[in-house]
Amino acid sequence: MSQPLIAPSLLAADFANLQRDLNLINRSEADYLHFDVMDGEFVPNISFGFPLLEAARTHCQKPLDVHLMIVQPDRYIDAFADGGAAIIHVHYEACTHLHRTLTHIRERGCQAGVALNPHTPVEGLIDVLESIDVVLIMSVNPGFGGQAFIPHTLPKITRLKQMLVANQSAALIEVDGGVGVGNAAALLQAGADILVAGNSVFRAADPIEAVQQLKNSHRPTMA
Ligand SMILES: O=C(CO)[C@H](O)[C@H](O)COP(=O)(O)O
Repeated sequence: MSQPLIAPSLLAADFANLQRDLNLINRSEADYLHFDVMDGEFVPNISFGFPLLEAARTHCQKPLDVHLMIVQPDRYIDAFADGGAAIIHVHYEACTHLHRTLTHIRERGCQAGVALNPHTPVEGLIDVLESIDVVLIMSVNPGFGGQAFIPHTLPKITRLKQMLVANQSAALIEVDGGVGVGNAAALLQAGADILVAGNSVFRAADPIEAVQQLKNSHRPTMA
């Protein structure tokens, strides 16, 4: 089990103290800043968009991991690529022409991610594996931070890992929702590479230490 990549989710930050919270992430061992875009249609919530992306790009030194929880995401891929996204995730459930969408993301110089809702089987990705850089397994129903991890997503990660290995895919597995030190080791054991953590980082007494603990969660616990 290698050290995971950690992506604190901006959704859980204190927006009244945004620069402070982004500075904490800059000083931490985080690998990405996870940026959740919700449109009130694909998910029953509205989060934030381009003005905050500009603020994140200006004040955050970590690569931006953009998760589009929106219908017809093709309309905004160029804008998020121009806005500095390193990874752009679209939802499998929101894409009619997924191969075309993923190809477009790569053409724009970003890594192509596909997010799967908890009910969506990983097997649906089999024919687009070559176009995917990251699979984002939603371990809560998307739309809100602070929800409880849905247990059946753990064997789903194992199944995805087996499918990637069997097909010689180098795609990474990212897990999002209800992730913290309590389940990080199990997620990594199942095959996760990137852990998204909102409340468990930004609402921790020491967010920098919380990121460090997630980073170290691959190590066996000493008795
Ligand atoms: O995509 C999301 C919600 O749709 C968030 O990234 C996710 O919920 C992270 O928050 P937390 O770690 O607090 O569960």
